[in-house]
Amino acid sequence: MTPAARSQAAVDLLDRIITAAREGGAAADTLIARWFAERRYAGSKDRRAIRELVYDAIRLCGERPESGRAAMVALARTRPELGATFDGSSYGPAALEDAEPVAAAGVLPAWLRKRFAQSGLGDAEQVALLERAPLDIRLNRLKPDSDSLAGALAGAVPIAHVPDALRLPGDTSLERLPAYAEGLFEIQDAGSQMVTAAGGARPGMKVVDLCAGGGGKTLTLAAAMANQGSILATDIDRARLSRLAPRAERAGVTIAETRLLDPGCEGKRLSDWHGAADLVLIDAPCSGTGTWRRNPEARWRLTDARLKRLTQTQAALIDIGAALVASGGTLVYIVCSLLDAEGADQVAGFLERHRDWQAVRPALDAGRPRGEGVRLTPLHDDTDGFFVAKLVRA
Ligand SMILES: C[S@@+](CC[C@H](N)C(=O)[O-])C[C@H]1O[C@@H](n2cnc3c(N)ncnc32)[C@H](O)[C@@H]1O
Repeated sequence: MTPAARSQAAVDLLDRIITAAREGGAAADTLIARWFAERRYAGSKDRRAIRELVYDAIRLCGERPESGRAAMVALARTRPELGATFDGSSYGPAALEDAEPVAAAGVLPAWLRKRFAQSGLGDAEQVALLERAPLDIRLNRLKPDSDSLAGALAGAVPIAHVPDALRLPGDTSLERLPAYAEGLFEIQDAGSQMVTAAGGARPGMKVVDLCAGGGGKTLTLAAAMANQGSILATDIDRARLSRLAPRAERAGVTIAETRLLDPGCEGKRLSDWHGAADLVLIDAPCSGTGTWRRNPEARWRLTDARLKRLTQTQAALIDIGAALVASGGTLVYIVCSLLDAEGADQVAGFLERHRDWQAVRPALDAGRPRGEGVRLTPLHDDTDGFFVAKLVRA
């Protein structure tokens, strides 16, 4: 493809990504993969170049742009060589015009700036949310051969304070490796590994992973428990939860059982677990502000109303989870968001509602105290952003 055709491809893709962000459609990565699947003529160099253009444009624009062209014009204004590809050639974008719409450059949508500042996140923290994320894996200790991976994966380096983590060059292709099929490792951010470890899961425990999704944290818990004890992994999303069983099989996890919940009736469906769990982990649905490095277009999706709905769900989920905890047991609350409304304020609200509970600050070798919990940020910890709090019945 010519450079001009690549620019036009980026414009088309950005149009789809903007529409999906406005209408709650698929994530940018999914849309890009679909687009290329329909265009086999695009070679690997074209794909890489187009993908980079698309993500550079997404990172540049804090507000959702009005069109893909407006986003690419903004990018072209910062790069003369890109501007030159707007040449009106066949398959290329029309020539630039002085008066045409240009998306505004910025980090955050305007409505979120105050909330970030109130959550103690200054300019440097915000900018770091848009940098490229590293590629981390978790060695699966349930498989003895996982030890050999540190030497076998080119460029793999250990990550301080995260015993099972390795960091790899970003372009490493992992899912086709035999070691992946054999379950020797999982792709998992080091921060996600740390906040899961904060729960202190041990062999023999009875654990509930209340918002298990596809089971990323369920598998981490099972490894920490040396496959001894039991884990009930629940979620309201059938498609996500259905991914857990094959992943568990690949990872050699035998102690996890899944249960699909109905929104609004979670407590009823879990009545047999009331007061029975040694540990309840709630990896709550959230705005995902801590993972914007991986999907920067997510900041075009978030709205005040959506954030409000999420905080209501989070508050309900902590109460549902607390009812499952046995006397002397622990509740761990996690969000991959940096906003206090979803982290520190949720825990403060819970402690207001439940005077017989106490927060115990998780002992992490990273992060900084925030409210009653600990917060990891991309700038400070070089991980995805997380808030984690540990709650025990007093
Ligand atoms: C952050 S994701 C979980 C990711 C997962 N723990 C992992 O490590 O891969 C949040 C999950 O909460 C689920 N969820 C949303 N509302 C829920 C509810 N009321 N009860 C249980 N799960 C819920 C979502 O479907 C989503 O899978």
